[in-house]
Amino acid sequence: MALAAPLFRTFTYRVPDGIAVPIAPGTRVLVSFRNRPEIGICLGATVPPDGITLKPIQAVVDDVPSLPASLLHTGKWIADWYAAPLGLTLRSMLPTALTSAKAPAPASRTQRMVRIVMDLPSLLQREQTFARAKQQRVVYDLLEAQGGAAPLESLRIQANCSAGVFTAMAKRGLVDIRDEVQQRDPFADRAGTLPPPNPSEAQREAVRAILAGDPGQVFLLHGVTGSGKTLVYIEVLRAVLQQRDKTAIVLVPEIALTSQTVDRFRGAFGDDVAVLHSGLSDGERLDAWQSLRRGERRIAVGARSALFAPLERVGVVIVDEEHESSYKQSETPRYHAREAAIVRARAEGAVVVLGSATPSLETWERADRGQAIRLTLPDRAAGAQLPPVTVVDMRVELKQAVKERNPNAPFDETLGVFSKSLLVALEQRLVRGEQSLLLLNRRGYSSFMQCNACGDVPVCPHCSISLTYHRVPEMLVCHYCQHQQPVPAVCAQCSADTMRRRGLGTQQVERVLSERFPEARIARMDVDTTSGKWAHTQILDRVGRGEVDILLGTQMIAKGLDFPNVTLVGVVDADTGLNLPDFRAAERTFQLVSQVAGRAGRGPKGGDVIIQTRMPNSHAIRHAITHDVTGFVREELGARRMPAYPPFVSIANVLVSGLDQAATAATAVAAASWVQRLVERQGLRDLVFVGPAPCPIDRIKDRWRWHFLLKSSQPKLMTRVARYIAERCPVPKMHELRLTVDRDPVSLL
Ligand SMILES: Nc1ncnc2c1ncn2[C@@H]1O[C@H](COP(=O)(O)OP(=O)(O)OP(=O)(O)O)[C@@H](O)[C@H]1O
Ligand SMILES: [Zn+2]
Ligand SMILES: [Zn+2]
Repeated sequence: MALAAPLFRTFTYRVPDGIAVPIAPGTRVLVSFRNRPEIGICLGATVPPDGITLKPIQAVVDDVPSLPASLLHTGKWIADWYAAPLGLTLRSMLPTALTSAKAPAPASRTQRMVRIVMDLPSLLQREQTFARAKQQRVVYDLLEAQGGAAPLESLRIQANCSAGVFTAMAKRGLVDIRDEVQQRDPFADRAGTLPPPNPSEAQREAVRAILAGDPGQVFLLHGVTGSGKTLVYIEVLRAVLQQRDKTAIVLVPEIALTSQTVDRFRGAFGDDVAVLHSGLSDGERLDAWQSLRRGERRIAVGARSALFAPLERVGVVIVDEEHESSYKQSETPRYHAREAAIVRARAEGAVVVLGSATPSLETWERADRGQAIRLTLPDRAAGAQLPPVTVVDMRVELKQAVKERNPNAPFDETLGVFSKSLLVALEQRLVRGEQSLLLLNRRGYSSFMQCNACGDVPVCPHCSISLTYHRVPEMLVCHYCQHQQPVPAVCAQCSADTMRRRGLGTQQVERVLSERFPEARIARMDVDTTSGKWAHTQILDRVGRGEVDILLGTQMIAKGLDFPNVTLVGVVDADTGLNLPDFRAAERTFQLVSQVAGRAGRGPKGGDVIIQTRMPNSHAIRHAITHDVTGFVREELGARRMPAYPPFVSIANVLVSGLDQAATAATAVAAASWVQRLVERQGLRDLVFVGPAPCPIDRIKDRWRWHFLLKSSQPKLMTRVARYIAERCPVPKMHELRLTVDRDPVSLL
């Protein structure tokens, strides 16, 4: 059986008399582990080793397995592929309330519900029925006004009557009284949006193809922004549920940011949808889980972990915005929900739909190799056009601004935040009562250097990666090969003394904006303004109601928003992500810029996009301007061959962290040579080794971080080696030193 301990092994227990055998795999059992009660997951029967007295199982907790076969299969795959302990993996697939032996699971709240079971349509019938029962009449009318069903307690208070009135009504067969599980889903209060329009021919064709897919078939639904992918999902779901009587899973990057999409599913399928979001309490999560398990709801919509919805007979798994990096879990088990979705779908015999306007290179490659069928929606829905994109070269813009500024004033960091054309465009929108989105994806980590005159960014001479600015000691450092160089006083390219640390944030932009447009209603959406549970949704709802003129935000505002009155999208600085020391920097930038640009002009008024950049010639920007995914992918795939990066090789990032800087470095170096020896001893030629080096973000939460990379073109070999390292690589028990293996990392920072 698997226990939720961070151990790469399973445990054998005896089934005592009185407990029926065999216990189905996936069933929860109560055992004593290290003298404490623990919940274990039964994996199956095994031959007990000789001469060892086995401890007995104390109780079987489930009637039916909490983890049905397909989920158990998925869990085993995750543990194997991502080198994670099986027990931890299986535990993470279940609601917390089901895996804790200590705290009793929160009893799902039940409440006494009263329901009308006898209709009294005519006034005359009512007069007769309630002639000598005035209070019953009051209750009946109240009930009817509330849709025919209401909680007993609230009715009693409203009618100001005794509980006996209800009993009498039930005896007469007027109402039915029973305890019902109270759903605590806060999403239930949100209205679904209107039934969607009729699908276009292109949408119908995609639906047909998906429904004709063999079990386990993967589809890439590549539809440009605003092409109506949601309607394709809805039509597929309708067929899967209604014609085939099956169930479905829909993954979205983040519920809070995709409330519009979720509202559409609820609009189409109502209470068949269980929305699994991070705002749920343990009890609410359990309710949702149980309603899926009992088959009361047949569609699970949620982020990553909705993949583990306890549904049976799954007919389709949809992964919306499949390129999103939030699908990768950042702690053990570090699975990618897209990949795990494919594994589960195969086990279920379901088809998989990976939808995006900007597919990941992995998925694109998968289609190129014939492992996924590519479906394309080339045009926007309802005759809308992709918006024209204008690029403003901020180097030129800045030169102009410098020329015009007062030479005696101190250097103004906000100088050149907005180009003239962006200001004019914003002004126009305010005058016309239209809305604007402004993207500035400035996150809080170490800056890079850039020449303000020519746009040059110092890059490592040994890697195609920008150098990171370090303050103490003041140096430019490459985080891949440890190359270091002094901070240049003048630009290596053009010799101007205009080297600057870049670091403009959303708050600063908000200030500049409000000084410039004092009458505008500005909303800012970034990590700082969205700490509350529903903060994202509240901001987006305000935009939807037209209460916001300019929405300024980080990448949060780029995800799937569909507001027809947004006629301008401005990217304040497209370069923020381009110079990160990460091989995915260009891909991320392309996706982000294309996605945010795609928020403009979705309604009949059309729209414009203005992109400010100092690197107008980078392929990420060039292809985003022309909405050219194919062109971008072709160029980017070329860059991933030498040196080899995914999707051409499988990589694993081995991270060593600890509280002491020197010990962390020493452990990383020792771990690396341990792996190196393993590679040599076993003659593993198809395993390339890079590092060790400090991580680009070399300290997080007091922990120092070092890493090295493994690359291989053989996934199976990578699985074996990754697991061996995670399980066996020695790490001294001091300074909280820790080693983790991150297979298929989405970030190397
Ligand atoms: N067949 C149709 N007829 C009319 N309007 C449609 C049709 N299909 C979709 N729409 C509308 O087009 C808009 C865009 O659809 P949707 O939000 O699903 O696009 P999307 O493909 O998910 O785009 P993105 O990738 O940018 O999020 C929505 O307002 C939707 O209601
Ligand atoms: Zn320069
Ligand atoms: Zn380097």
